[in-house]
Amino acid sequence: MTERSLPSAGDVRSGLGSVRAALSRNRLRVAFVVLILVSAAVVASAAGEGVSTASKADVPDAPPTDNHTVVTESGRAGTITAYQPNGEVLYYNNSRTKYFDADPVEGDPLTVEYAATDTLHTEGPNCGAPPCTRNVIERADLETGEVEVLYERYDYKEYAGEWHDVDRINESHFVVADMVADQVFIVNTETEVVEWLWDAQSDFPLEGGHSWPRDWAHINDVEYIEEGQMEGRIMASLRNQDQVVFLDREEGLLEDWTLGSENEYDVLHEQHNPDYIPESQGGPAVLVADSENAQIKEFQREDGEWTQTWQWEDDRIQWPRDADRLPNGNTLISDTHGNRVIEVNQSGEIVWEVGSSLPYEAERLETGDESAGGESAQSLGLENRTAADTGGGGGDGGGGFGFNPLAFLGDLIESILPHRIYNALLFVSPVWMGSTEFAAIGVALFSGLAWIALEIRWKLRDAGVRFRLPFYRTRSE
Ligand SMILES: O=[N+]([O-])c1ccc(OS(=O)(=O)O)cc1
Repeated sequence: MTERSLPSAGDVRSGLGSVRAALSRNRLRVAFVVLILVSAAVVASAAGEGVSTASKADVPDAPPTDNHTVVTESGRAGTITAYQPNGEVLYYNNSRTKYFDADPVEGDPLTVEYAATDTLHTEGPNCGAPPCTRNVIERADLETGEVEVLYERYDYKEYAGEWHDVDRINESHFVVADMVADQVFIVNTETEVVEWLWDAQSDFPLEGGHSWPRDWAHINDVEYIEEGQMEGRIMASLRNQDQVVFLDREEGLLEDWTLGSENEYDVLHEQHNPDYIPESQGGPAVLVADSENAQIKEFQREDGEWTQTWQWEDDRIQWPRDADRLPNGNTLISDTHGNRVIEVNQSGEIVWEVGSSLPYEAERLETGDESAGGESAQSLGLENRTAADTGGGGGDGGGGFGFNPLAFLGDLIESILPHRIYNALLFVSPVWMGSTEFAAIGVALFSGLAWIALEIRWKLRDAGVRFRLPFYRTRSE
């Protein structure tokens, strides 16, 4: 029989220390599990929500309204959807890779013409080095479903290789926003002869915009002006130069008319879909989706200058890419990362709304092309609406009765990241991802990594491995 000595005070102290250490380690482990589970629950519940337009069966019905509505999408799903006035889907097509700007055909309101794109992934005579692009001007009869290609061109690249907008000039001619070559051209679609062309390089330096030739000017909109003092001129949107320009077919760029200036983000920041409102409707004015500023804006031409006369935003709008003034004074907005198309009335209230994964453009049919029948904000006397007017300064972290730390963190991430980075992140994420879900994923990742690091440290410490900083102070210091 061996004689066992009583534990010393030191033994007791170190024993208590290990119990305390084990307890605090377990407490930390529980905290990490809770953080990861809560974050996973937030992401999982969001994943069950979110609108999808990937198939006709998924497309949500719209509320009733007086006329038909067409919505196009480009992104993960390329779709064109037409809603009947009763809100049911009349027409749906997702056979092209991407659908961009759509316009009604004059005299035939249930037929639309649009720019669309196919991405070619296979090497062949039409694509020497995949991926390539086939750009088409196409016409669809929404009642019969008949689709006809009016003009097409193969292009050598996919990234910024599309035509986002074309505009019919007459029976045989279209003006095309050629993003591939950073040009605007007029083509006779019967003879396929290009009869006029403006090259953005003639007037803008290659040092501006994004990188050339990858995606320099990003000309994403073009409009042939049909009446008033600018009749016969062409308006074009150079997204990457933050400018809307006016082109004369003889004189070229009309510099005095340019709206916006590169990197002057107070005016425009990577805009989409400007609509020209002529004098007969209270213009000259330009209604435009100021995309990276998350606002819809209107500018009035006064004394040879552009003055901002209207602005609309709410606390959800994110990367809008289209706004049309309707004949009743309402404005139809495609809110891409708000995942909706909305109609706001003259008081700024939302009076119609339909969900859409990543809407590019919306047209209310039987009301003319884009803002054709709409009056300017100035002549309607529209008042500005800001996010503060709609119950918050954006995001959902600070509002409501309870404090939601993930939503708060999400808002913080959103406010710190540059708009372009945040919007690019949203563009490549599933539709249901928002700032709260980004924050939840961040918290889960951070907790997981911190937990792994601590477990490694604890294991090494238990094995007697201690880390010492490469410098230490001696007692005499
Ligand atoms: O779907 N695309 O390929 C696509 C969509 C949007 C986009 O950017 S935008 O600013 O022109 O809308 C560019 C390419």
